[in-house]
Amino acid sequence: MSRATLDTVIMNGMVVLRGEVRQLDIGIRDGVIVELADKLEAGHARIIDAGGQYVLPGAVDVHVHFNEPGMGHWEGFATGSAALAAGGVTTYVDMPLNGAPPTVHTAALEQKLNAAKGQSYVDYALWGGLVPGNKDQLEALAEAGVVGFKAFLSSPGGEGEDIFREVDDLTLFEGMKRIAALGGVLALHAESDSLTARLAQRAQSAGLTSALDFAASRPVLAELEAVNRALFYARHTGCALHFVHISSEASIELIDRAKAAGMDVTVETCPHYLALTENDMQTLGPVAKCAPPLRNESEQQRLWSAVQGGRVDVIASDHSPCPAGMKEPESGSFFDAWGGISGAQSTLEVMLHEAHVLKGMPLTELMEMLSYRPAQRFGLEHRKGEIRIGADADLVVVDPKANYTLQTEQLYSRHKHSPYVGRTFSWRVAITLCRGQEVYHVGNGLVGALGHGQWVKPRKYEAGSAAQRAVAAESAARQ
Ligand SMILES: NC(=O)NC(NC(N)=O)C(=O)[O-]
Ligand SMILES: [Zn+2]
Ligand SMILES: [Zn+2]
Repeated sequence: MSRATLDTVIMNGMVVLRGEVRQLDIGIRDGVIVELADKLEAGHARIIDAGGQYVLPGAVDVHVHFNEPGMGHWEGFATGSAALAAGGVTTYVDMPLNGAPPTVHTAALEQKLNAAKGQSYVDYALWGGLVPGNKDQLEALAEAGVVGFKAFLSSPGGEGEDIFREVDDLTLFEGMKRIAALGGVLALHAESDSLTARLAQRAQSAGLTSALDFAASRPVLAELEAVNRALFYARHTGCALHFVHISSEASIELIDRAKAAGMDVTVETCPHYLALTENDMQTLGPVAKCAPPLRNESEQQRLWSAVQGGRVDVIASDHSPCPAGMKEPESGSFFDAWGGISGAQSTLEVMLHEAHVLKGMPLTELMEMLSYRPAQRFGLEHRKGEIRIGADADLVVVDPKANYTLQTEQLYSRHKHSPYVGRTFSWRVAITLCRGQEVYHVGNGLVGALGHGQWVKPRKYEAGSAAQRAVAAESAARQ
């Protein structure tokens, strides 16, 4: 191959591949990684010198709520994707709720796509929803290219007429049967509604409305019960499951047993369960409110042991912001504040600091959870999640000696609140490239074009693509 045809070369960086970290040059052409070598001739290509820095695969954040269409005053594709670009995320998957209409049928998916078009700095994929009454929509949503379906076992909250509802057991069971038949994945917010709703009611009527009262109303037991019930229906339907934002090691223990029994299950946790505790929820206030809630230190240590033991598949932000006023309810009750943490910009930097710098976790293991496994679980690994020849040139250059303290003014999200403001991180995103284009540079801010980001679909639904032809050829060959 003629090296003159490269359009960008990233030189001298320590490159995080799957299973090893090596100093390599990365050659990019037309947005794709075409060469990996000890030394490349750049010719006329643009050179990015990553000497003294690390080059990671762009993070794949499979859990964000960007609220458009309909609720763009909470968060939008432009501001949300800007935050992700600044945080080294090059692909995200937008949740089907907290927008109006929620993504529970193809007409809503069209609206979602129209809202996203031309408004994202980095690439994106979309979730569909499973709610009572929409099981006949699942097949069309899958064929349209959603990566999977999301359901809530407890009340999701939210406002407006188009509110996304939690599933009853029959919807869960029948929805799982459909999704299993489609070869899809069901993502679950796993907390028992009857436990959490009753405990919340009891606390509030006794006037117990502090951060710790809220945490006590959503105990680990409620998560365990919901995980257990979902696994029960999965056993009876063969449906693949992905448990989002799991907050306890005990839940992971149940999931481990299901995996050992051969079930197709994955588990996600979030940086906030690893970097913050319920004490932070008390001191920082509703900016650190989420459900399931932040846990105490001993729960957090057990969760860390699961992460370090390779028992967690995916780390995602669960970026779920709201207008500032909704974090400061007039009642003064912690229960009345919006539940959702705005952390999209910090996932990679929090994890590099906490897991790699402080706990010595190898970068290769960390990037499995932040890039490869999320891409692979949701059918995007033909293009995303890994630095290899033939993959999209989604890359993050990270400075390991930055030692910077996050300031409110550095946030790109629509509403400038984050529980990580004031924290010092040793590693910092220096440059983010999405398909070979620089979209963020630490010195110059957002340098990419709004609208550079494209919709990506799971490989099997990429119509007319070479990938789809390859899949067709493979299955023809098997017959
Ligand atoms: N309606 C929400 O966005 N909820 C989110 N809120 C959290 N996690 O506090 C979520 O993912 O459950
Ligand atoms: Zn949730
Ligand atoms: Zn969420």
